[in-house]
Amino acid sequence: MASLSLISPQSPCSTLRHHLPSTFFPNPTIRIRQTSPSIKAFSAPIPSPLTQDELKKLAADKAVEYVQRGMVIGLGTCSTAAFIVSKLGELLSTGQLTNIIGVPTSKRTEEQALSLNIPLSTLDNHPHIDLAIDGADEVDPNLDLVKGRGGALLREKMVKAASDKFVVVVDDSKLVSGLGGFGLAMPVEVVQFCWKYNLVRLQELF
Ligand SMILES: O=C[C@H](O)[C@H](O)[C@H](O)COP(=O)(O)O
Repeated sequence: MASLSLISPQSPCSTLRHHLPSTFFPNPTIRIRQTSPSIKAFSAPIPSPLTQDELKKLAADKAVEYVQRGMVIGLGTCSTAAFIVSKLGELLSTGQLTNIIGVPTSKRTEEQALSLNIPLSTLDNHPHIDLAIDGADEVDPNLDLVKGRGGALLREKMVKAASDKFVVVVDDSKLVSGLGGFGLAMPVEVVQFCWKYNLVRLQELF
């Protein structure tokens, strides 16, 4: 069964933290919160205020520490995932990492990975993924997620489902006290097959 880990750098300038219970990422140092046998949350202290991109990069670099030689890696989509792919490219180019294969979840990620000479494959050719790393749009205190606002939901879910381990990388702008907390539309991806049937089922939810 896949496990999920969540990595989040703490920013002292967060505007969301006051919505969260004090037990949610309360750490002065890196700790692991074991919420279930398979779900962990990590939070890294930040010495000074950083930009959101700097926070994303910090968390992405930490997540990439999970990657080991010989692994098949699910590569997420969007801005945080771009930092992950960038770090993987850097480690490969300097020889600090060898013999990995990436399975991208979007054309964007595929193009970035190819530009960094990261060997790529697909689920057809590599149906078993050792580790998938991706960002998220919202994370609640139970580590439930909203994903897909970057438009790659279906592929991300397929890659995640094929992965032994799923590492979610978020900066603290993604933390919410309850899913939907940002008041934005919930991503739903509908395949063409019987889309009207699915449209009705979705309408019935409201
Ligand atoms: O479809 C996109 C993915 O679910 C992204 O992981 C999510 O939208 C977060 O994107 P970003 O890292 O740009 O905040």
